[in-house]
Amino acid sequence: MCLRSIFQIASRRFRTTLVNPVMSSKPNVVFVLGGPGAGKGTQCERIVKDFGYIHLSAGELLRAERNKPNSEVGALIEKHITEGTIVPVKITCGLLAQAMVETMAVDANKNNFLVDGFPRNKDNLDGWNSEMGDKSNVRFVLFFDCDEQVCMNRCLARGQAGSGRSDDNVDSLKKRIQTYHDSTMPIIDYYNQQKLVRQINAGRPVDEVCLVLIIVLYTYYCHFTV
Ligand SMILES: Nc1ncnc2c1ncn2[C@@H]1O[C@H](COP(=O)(O)OP(=O)(O)OP(=O)(O)O)[C@@H](O)[C@H]1O
Ligand SMILES: Nc1ccn([C@@H]2O[C@H](COP(=O)(O)O)[C@@H](O)[C@H]2O)c(=O)n1
Repeated sequence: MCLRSIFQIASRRFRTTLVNPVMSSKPNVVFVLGGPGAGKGTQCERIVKDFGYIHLSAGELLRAERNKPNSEVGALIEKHITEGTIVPVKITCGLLAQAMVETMAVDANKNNFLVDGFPRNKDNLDGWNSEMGDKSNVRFVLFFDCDEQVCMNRCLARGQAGSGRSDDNVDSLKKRIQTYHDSTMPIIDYYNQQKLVRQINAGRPVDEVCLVLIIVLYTYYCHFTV
């Protein structure tokens, strides 16, 4: 059976389990974490397509805010992006919350979110818990585990292919990887202690990572139907 067929069968079944047993007026959130270039965005887009999730990338939301000509926080965001440091949570959580509210205002059934690249440090985690803790259901955390050099090479290739990102260069990447080790790994450890982490070997080719991801998601949601 080809990968596409497995996708289709799993996604049909998955949509049912996702919509019914996890039904809630609050947004259901799956956090997606991993190093820069681990493939979070690539895999989220696939899941969106096949399983009807809404993908919110914290990095993308920050870049969009930075690009607004009149943004009061644009310069601050750009400084953090090039330095590989983390933007204050008030800004990031505000953008995420706004995106969720706007999505659910259009269609209340669109309440399953993949929140990619968040929470990235303790400030992110504390800010989310105080602002969104009661207003959302964090279901679990997808952890894309990928070798540092592989991550670095992927981001450099992305930059060379014309990503236009001001942080797809060696200097920024070294800082981003440092931030990942110092600030994001402790957050993954925190969720791991709560048995909320689903770890995926993200060093494999895109289709293979995707297949493992589907199995992980499917296994999780099957718990709600048995
Ligand atoms: N499994 C894979 N194998 C090879 N290349 C990949 C794989 N997954 C993603 N890529 C490529 O690596 C680059 C980074 O992928 P992607 O943007 O999905 O990573 P990310 O984790 O979202 O990165 P960031 O945190 O920097 O935004 C892209 O050019 C993408 O096409
Ligand atoms: N929670 C976050 C997420 C991202 N940033 C900043 O954006 C940069 C790019 O993020 P990607 O997820 O697209 O790689 C990141 O290096 C941070 O500077 C943030 O501050 N907080």
